Amino acid sequence: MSSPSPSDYEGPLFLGLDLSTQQLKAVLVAEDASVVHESSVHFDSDLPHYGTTNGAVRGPAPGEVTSPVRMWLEAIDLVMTRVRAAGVDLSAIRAVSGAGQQHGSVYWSEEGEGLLTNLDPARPLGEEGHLAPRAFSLSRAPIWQDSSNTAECRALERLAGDAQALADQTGSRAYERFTGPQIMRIRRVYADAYARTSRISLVSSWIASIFLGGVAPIEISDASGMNTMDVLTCKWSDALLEACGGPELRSKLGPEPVRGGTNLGPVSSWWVKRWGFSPDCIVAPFTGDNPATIVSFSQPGDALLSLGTSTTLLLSIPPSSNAPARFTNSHLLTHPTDPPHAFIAMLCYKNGALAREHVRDAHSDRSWDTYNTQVRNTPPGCDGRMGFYFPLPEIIPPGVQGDHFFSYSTKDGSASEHQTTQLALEDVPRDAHARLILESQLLSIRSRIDAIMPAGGPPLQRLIVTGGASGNPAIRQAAADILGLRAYVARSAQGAGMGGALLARWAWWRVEGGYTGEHDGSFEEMRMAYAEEGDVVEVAAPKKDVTKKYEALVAPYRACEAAIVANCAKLAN
Ligand SMILES: Nc1ncnc2c1ncn2[C@@H]1O[C@H](COP(=O)(O)OP(=O)(O)O)[C@@H](O)[C@H]1O
Ligand SMILES: O=C(CO)[C@@H](O)[C@H](O)COP(=O)(O)O
Repeated sequence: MSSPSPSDYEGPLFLGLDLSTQQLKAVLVAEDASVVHESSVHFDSDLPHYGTTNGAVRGPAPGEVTSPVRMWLEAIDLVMTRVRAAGVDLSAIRAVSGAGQQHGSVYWSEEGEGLLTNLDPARPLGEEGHLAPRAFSLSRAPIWQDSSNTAECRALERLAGDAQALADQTGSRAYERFTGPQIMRIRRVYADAYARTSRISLVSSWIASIFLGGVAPIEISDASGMNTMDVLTCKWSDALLEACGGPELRSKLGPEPVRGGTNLGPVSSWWVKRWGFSPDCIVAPFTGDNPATIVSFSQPGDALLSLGTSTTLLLSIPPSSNAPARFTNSHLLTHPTDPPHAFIAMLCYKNGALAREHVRDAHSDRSWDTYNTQVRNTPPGCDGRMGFYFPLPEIIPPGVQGDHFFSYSTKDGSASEHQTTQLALEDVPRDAHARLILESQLLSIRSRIDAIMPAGGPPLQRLIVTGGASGNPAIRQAAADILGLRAYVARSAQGAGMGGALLARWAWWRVEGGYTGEHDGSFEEMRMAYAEEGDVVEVAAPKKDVTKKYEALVAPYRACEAAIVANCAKLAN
């Protein structure tokens, strides 16, 4: 039986958008959360005239990584064209929400808000002169891969006391990609543009603004990726705002961060006139892509492994009377649907998909099929070798770069007695790299996961895998074996877009139900009202003996990682 066409659906629809690193994705769900349609726009291949590589532009300054704002505008035009061409009735959309890659920032010029309020229905968003370039004081938005501001990070930590004090207050020590230290550098390096900036949006609140026809407030969970919000009170810190952007930053960021599920107002008349949206369609706050992924399918006892451009490990921390510990190599984010008492613990790696592609292209004939065969034909543990691949400066451990190889031995499989020796590339068989990179990436998570587990919370039971690489069976099996958990995937690999659609439905459900108080009509109540259970299928089970073998590799892994950190530090000095 063929699946129904989107035009066959009757009843309310909810639109979730995910503006991530390499693509803009749209997910439409019906009231029962079934997926009606998915479309996407891939920046490099669909919009090649912007000259991006993997959605971004590197340089000109060392460490700078940006994306053209006009490319994102054109992507919105194109994704909507695709959604409509698929037969979706846009007038049936009752609410819009979504997600953006975290930390990236967009700088609105003084003219920007006026232009946004008066969009011309005869013109697409991305047309030259409609919004861009005049609406923006910087034509390219710094994104999460930018690492040009290490000096600013250290300065912010000094101001807070030290790295731990900043982590205690904001949930994270200062990271290059976090928006506060990014703004701090923009203010220093592009002082004129900063002075001409009237408002600053996160990628998430920027896309909400495009729907709203006015600059949207920043959502609290995404705000916890900025180093400027108190993660317990969910309020901006005046001292941190001032340190990052001077006394004017508070007004540039707008009001205090808002909670998800809030009705921000109807879509602007541009959406009604150009695309036939209902004038009653509401806009709800957009969040970060990782928090949105948590919204779409996490329950206590789940570890969520997002294999997008970045690799992120997410744990939902249920409300508890004690605030969870904050560490200086992981993040604590405010929970998008259950703040301020629930949280997300997160590990984030920059060298995720792009590093695996680097290995595939160098050693696997540029083919995922070859790569998967090599993974299957190489034994767990790679015959006593470890391989690390950091084409970009890494987040965990900070700043390491390049490819590094080691041999290791464990005495009787014991974790405490091991030896590691550095190897050259020539010492590593070509077919081993495909498994080597999976083992080092996943052992890094394995070696850190216990530290970020919530005290007294349920033990981990399931590994939910999402993002572009989650369809790869060899990667899913390696994740299940190394983390020792059964792996599951959801009905949509677009976890963040799906989470966005559910956030849209939540805001609409609250309006329909007459919930006006901040704490009335919770996300959980909505789920119960729809009698919904997470819809995931098991795709890999860990093999006990293999998991045991990997447990014994955590100690040699740590020794190799420490050697890389020391070598890279030596090279930097
Ligand atoms: N079959 C596959 N095996 C492994 N990785 C894959 C496969 N298909 C896609 N990917 C990876 O998925 C990545 C994109 O994931 P996606 O979640 O769409 O990224 P983002 O949300 O960051 O834009 C690509 O860079 C690619 O490496
Ligand atoms: O920086 C982070 C999280 O802190 C990244 O996870 C970005 O949010 C980008 O996400 P993807 O495009 O890889 O999904």
